[in-house]
Amino acid sequence: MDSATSRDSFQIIHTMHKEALLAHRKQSEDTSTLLGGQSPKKLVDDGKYILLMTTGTEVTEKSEQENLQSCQNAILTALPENRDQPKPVIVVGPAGFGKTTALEKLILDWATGKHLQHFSWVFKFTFSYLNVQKGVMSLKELLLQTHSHLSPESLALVLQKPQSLLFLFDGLDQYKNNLDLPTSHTLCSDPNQPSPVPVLIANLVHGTLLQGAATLLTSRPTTPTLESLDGHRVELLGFLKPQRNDYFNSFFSDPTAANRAFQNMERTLGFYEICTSPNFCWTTCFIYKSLMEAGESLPETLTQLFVCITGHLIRALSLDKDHARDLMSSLGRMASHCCLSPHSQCSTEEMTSFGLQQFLTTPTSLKDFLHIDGAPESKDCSFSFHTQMMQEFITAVSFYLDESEEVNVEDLLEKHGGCMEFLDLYLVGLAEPSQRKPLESHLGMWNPDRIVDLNSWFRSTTEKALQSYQKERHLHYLRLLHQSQNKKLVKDNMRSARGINYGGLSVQDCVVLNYTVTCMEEWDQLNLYRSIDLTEEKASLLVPAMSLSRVINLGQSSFTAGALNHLALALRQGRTIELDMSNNHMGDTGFKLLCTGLGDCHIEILKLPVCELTDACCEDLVAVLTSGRSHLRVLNLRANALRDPGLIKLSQALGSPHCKLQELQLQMCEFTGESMKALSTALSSGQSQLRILDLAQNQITDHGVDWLVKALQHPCCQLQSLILFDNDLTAACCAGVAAALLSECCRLTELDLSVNELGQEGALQLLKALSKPGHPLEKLSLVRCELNPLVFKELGVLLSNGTSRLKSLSLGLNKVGDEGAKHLWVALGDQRCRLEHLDIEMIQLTDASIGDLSTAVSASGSLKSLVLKNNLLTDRSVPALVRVTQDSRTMQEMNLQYNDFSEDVFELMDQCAKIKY
Ligand SMILES: Nc1ncnc2c1ncn2[C@@H]1O[C@H](COP(=O)(O)OP(=O)(O)OP(=O)(O)O)[C@@H](O)[C@H]1O
Repeated sequence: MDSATSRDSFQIIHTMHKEALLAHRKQSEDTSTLLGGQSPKKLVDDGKYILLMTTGTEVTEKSEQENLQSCQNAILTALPENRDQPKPVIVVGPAGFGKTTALEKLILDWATGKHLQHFSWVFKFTFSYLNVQKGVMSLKELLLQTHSHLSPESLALVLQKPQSLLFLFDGLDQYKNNLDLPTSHTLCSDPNQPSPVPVLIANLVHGTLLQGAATLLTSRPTTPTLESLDGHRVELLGFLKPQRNDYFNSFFSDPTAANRAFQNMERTLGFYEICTSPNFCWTTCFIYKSLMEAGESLPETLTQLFVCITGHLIRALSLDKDHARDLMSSLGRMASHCCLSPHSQCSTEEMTSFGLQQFLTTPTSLKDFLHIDGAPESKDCSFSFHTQMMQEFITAVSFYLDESEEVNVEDLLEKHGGCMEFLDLYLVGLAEPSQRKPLESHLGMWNPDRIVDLNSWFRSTTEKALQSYQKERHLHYLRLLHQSQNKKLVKDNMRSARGINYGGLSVQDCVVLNYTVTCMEEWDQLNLYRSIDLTEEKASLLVPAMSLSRVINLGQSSFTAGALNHLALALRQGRTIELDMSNNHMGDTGFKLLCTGLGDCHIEILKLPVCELTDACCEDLVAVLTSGRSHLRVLNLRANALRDPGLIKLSQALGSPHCKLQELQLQMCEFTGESMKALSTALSSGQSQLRILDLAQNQITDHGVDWLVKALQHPCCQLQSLILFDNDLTAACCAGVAAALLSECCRLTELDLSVNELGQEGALQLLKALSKPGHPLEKLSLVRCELNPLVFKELGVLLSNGTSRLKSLSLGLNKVGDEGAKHLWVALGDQRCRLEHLDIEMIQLTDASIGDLSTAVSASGSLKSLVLKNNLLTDRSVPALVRVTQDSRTMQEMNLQYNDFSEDVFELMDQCAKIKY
């Protein structure tokens, strides 16, 4: 043959091959079953193929969604035209994930000229077909056997160009032989060389036979051979939500029905991983369609869905109740066996032992329940369940049908717990009369003793689980309660449940938690702390639960904008009075979204520390506070860079008659003295209800304090607590503060000037003012204010002058030593001293003070807590400290942490529960 003739005849055979593949598809029978799925060939030919998703090949910074690609693209990329040394491409996915269907689509696209045209020849085999090819033959013979349209001559031509060949092998998980690398004994490089079929396949896959030919295999991920097979893996993710939507739209011809079905599935089942299985989507759509056509309602739980599926299958068999019950019980025995055996399969003999022989004579009746591989009457035939879910469901049903007394629910779960994920879920669901009723009409009544057994087991285990701190266990029982769909049961159990942190829930658990809370009708604290991935979907599912909660904790969380919109909606329509949003990256844009809910809700306490807010958020905040509808009393904005412009804006709100703020936490907001004028004006306006103001760790300076003291002396200022910790203050501000303290109008009961360089001069001015009779100050903090013994002396005088109301005094980190402290001991021993809390951490106190200290503590009629942390006390002081603390009538806690104690005295200190060390 000259080369032109050879090219022509090659082309003719090539076209013939494509046509034969297409024709063969048309002739194949429709093998669709409810649980086994739709016939892949038919589905692809009908144009119903939905793109399957796989993970992208390149790992980038992009979100997971953006990093996905379709299975088709992944395969095309893995089979390029120029391949050096082709490795097998392995498409991996769990049962029903669309592997066979993807191959059918690939063949159709190739045969119709859409893709992979660099391959002139595509040959497909199933591993189950290869299993039964016994004896010895050459690859050429094997191909002739399966492709009858090819003649030996034309095939010889085809095999001359291995680069143009693509071999597809479906279902490695079913292969009974190995695919090990060929050894010198099993090497086969000639397509005409007769060898055992497993040897041919191994050589083909490893590239020793027809070097350069491409191979593509499909396999479930659980196949052991997969581990050792070196190839390019394409992992199927199945149908994510968008593909499910497409699938429902293609399944239902009526878009309204498609939408109704899709919404129902997403709401009631979409959170189960099984929904990513195209096969499960097919089954669900099929059942939904038949329910819709019969005018029945759609399932609300997984149990209800499987009740409908099983009911549908039993009805199709037209069995009477007794036979149907028999079938279910026998299938139950088979299910248990399959679950416990390593192969999940049964032989004909085993089927007989389960009592299924009567149903084997008409195998079509079992086809919908089981996957039957071979002729049922033959010894080689194997039977398995189409899906693991059905296998578990039938185990649960048969438990309730069983009349024997041998097994209880605990035994059943213990036996199958390791291999059945949903068994307890189905058992709980099926114990509910409303859920099991449709099946009872086909199978007869459930064994009542089994229901009593289940209920008592469920009651006791739920109580324990909900009382425990084990989050996963707690959530699992919420899932079971959700499956029961029994509101009373939920209420009875949740009343005594321990409040745990529900942060970081999956979508499924959001549904479940929401169900639980809505059953309770009101909820005290919804603790979602550390919800690091609160998506729009999750937040939307939680809206009803959030609305019913008095307190919501979303501290240390991160949300999408959509999630914040849902939170705002929940606040608007709900009863929440406290919201904690501490430590998240909400920023001004996020806060703006939140404000759409804050303006019109019941929130009284709002915690927003460390939320990356700036002065830009203050306009929104002011609008909320002055809206006339805000109930906000407490606002925490600590550690947000609001800066002076922010506080100036915020002050507008404080001066508004509508603003009800009583407590404002503004630590670390980067304020200087520049904003204090506006704040002072607001505080003196007569409108401000602010009682507590914390400005710690800003740079207000003496200049800023001058403005604040003006407000403190104003009759309209309501401030009772002022915290100016670490604000670059010096003695220069103390005259003003003293004047304020002396003013008749000053209402301060708490003043914190710690970590400012007041020194002796400043402190003495303050103490002078405080010695005014009847002064209301009860709590004073002068930690690390450069105080000296003289100041302590004056403090001692103040405490025992009979007019001071000081109850709490913090003087730590002033290096006054025993000399300074002795004035406090004298004062404490005086009956006129009302001090309840004294903190003298790190003042260089030594054992020399212990005598005076003990006398003072014994004599004091008021001291409740004494903090002596970080001093220089040694073991020598311990016996006296323990004795005096034990004997004191008033003392509740003596803090001795970080002194110079040895382990020798730990036991002694342990004798007194009031001592902390
Ligand atoms: N891309 C798809 N578009 C629409 N439906 C699909 C798709 N893929 C799979 N299906 C549905 O899922 C069913 C199961 O698919 P398929 O048989 O291809 O799965 P598989 O991964 O080969 O399963 P197994 O491991 O059990 O062999 C099909 O019968 C069909 O109903």
